[in-house]
Amino acid sequence: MDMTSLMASHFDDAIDTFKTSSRELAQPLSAGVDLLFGALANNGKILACGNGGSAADAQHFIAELVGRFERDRLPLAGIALNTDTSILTAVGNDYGFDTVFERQVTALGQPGDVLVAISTSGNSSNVIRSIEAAHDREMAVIALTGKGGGQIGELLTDADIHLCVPHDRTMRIQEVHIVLLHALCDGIDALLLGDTL
Ligand SMILES: O=C(CO)[C@@H](O)[C@H](O)[C@H](O)[C@H](O)COP(=O)(O)O
Ligand SMILES: [Zn+2]
Repeated sequence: MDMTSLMASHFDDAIDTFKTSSRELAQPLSAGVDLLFGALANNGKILACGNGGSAADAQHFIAELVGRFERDRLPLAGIALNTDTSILTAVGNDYGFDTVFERQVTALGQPGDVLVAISTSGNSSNVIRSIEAAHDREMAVIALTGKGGGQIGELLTDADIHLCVPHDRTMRIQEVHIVLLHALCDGIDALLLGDTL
């Protein structure tokens, strides 16, 4: 394949992936908006975590809750668990990198809070352990995954929401994840402010 065709194929594959994701994920995404809005309306908070590109997605999402998305509104309670280098290095150094999110969920999580757990493979052990800690804290989980959901898919309960992108390449899954996170922000704003921009 020549380079121009390779570049064009990314757009084609992304379009196909967005279309299948829309068919499969619009309904659970809508349930995710209700779950997040309900938690926030009851003085709960949102915790989010992920590794690498998913760490960037988690902090991007939380910034749009605490700051704003597209319209002015009250600040919403959220914490990204992958942003504090002192916590990440201390907990990683003292207890192991697998525990860096779990320990923060245990420290900060309260019943009624929601964990947004992001892993394209569904197999990152620190994200898996954050979900187990959330369940121990009586928190529901919204898991953003791909590749069939991996071990995270098997861990989720009926109280949780699984947004599993139907693709096997990390980059494509991440591209849909950011749409999912923006859609969640837009849904929350629609419930808070009405659905017109
Ligand atoms: O952004 C990318 C690849 O697009 C990478 O940084 C990627 O996020 C990292 O390899 C992560 O460690 C992958 O973890 P996960 O999505 O499988 O949980
Ligand atoms: Zn990436």
